[in-house]
Amino acid sequence: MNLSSSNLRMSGITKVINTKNIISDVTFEVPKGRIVGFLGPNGAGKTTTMHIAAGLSRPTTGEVWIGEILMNNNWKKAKEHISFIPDYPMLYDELTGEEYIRFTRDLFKLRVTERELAKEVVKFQLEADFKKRIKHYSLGNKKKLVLLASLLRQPSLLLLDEYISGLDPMNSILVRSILTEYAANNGSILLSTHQLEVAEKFCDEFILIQDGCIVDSTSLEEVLEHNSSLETYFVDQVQRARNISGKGGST
Ligand SMILES: Nc1ncnc2c1ncn2[C@@H]1O[C@H](COP(=O)(O)OP(=O)(O)OP(=O)(O)O)[C@@H](O)[C@H]1O
Repeated sequence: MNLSSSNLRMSGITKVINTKNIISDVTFEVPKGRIVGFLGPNGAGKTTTMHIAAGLSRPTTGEVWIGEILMNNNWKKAKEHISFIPDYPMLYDELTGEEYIRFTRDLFKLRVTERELAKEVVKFQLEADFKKRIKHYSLGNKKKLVLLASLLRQPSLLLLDEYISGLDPMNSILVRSILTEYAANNGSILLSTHQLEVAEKFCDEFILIQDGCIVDSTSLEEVLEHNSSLETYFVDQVQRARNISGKGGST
């Protein structure tokens, strides 16, 4: 049984590459049931942090907890609970959507019945294209297919790197309801994006990273209480952090 209230806890994470601190003392958690937006300017360290959370890269120092599992000591077991969708997911263009999903199911030895699979395909509104080759898919369908494959694994933590951009309004609403349902069943989502108007619709909480350091952690409610939009909050916070660090400049 998992007694932890968060499916991801990063504590004092630092990543040094070629003597440079890419991220420093990164500490935050993603509670169960939450969709947390991971925001920051280009080069702030979002992807680096997500790769460490996904177990794709080892931290130089610090701890990564996936629920009750310390990933540093138990990498393989921790990874069983994580699905990560990178900004450019690798799909096999020559396979049909159906073949790709079956391949994923077999690769991870998932116990998903034909009936359950058919239900998911309908839920993701992929039935019309399921037997077509992925190379003929729209961007929206590719995104839904990769999300379907990721959720079939029933992860406790879903990491989405720039996933929500490029969805049309109908697919955006559909994906939002799927992610909300996933979170409501004790899942945790960490979602990085530059699309702030979309993030406002998807996320309950936000973590802001700049120059490799966490500079703020807040809720959507709190943001909108003090700012006209998430974008205003973002610009203001980034500028403030730049002024403090003496980097100044405009956003
Ligand atoms: N393997 C590496 N070697 C050297 N520098 C790296 C490496 N990986 C990342 N960096 C640097 O670390 C910093 C953070 O990169 P990262 O990709 O994590 O930022 P990001 O917030 O995801 O950026 P973006 O929003 O532009 O995708 C950048 O300055 C990047 O150039």
